[in-house]
Amino acid sequence: MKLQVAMDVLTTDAALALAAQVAPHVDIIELGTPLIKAEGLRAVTAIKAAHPDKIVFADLKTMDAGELEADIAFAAGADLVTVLGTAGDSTIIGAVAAATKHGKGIVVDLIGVADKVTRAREVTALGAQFVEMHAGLDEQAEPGFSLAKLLNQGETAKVPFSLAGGVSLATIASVQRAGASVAVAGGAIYGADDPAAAAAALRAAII
Ligand SMILES: O=C([C@H](O)CO)[C@H](O)[C@H](O)COP(=O)(O)O
Repeated sequence: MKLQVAMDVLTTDAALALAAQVAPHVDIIELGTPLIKAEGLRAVTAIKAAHPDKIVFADLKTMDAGELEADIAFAAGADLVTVLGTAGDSTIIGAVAAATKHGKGIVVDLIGVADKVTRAREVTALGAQFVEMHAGLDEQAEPGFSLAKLLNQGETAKVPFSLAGGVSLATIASVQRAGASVAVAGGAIYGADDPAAAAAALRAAII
């Protein structure tokens, strides 16, 4: 299982500093949606230039103009780009076409999708490299949130998936047991007093 750091910081400088701390311990460096909205795709270019050996993940959460938005992100240096699972099939197909042109990949984020299992199988057939079983920050803050349902959906779908939703040292083993290809950790890393140590501990918990 790969480890992905989700950088939900708001400046390119903060992202470069965080990436420098945690890069030795992660496989994928994600530029979070707020970062890309705040700084633009130049942040993707800066991170890729600083870490050419890492998979750079641009969390665009594209909902329309799939081919256009994915194309400009790949041109900026992204290796993986997200499209929302709530988007139409044509948007996903267009993004996959851009990925094929660049030799890169599309990840379909299932945030907000009610039937994640069915949609995961549909978008995998459309060419998604993997799907993200995802509970966003707002969903995590809702009373009674639990990772259990998301883990079960990932296990049931039987397609390649990452899992994101407040993953921490307490839950990463269950993410691996569920069969995830990638564990995504944002707040557990960037919110830690020592992000490097937090990333190293998460890496060590992957067996
Ligand atoms: O995609 C994300 C969210 O929508 C805010 O951008 C997060 O990067 C993702 O949820 C991972 O972060 P944590 O949930 O803090 O681990």
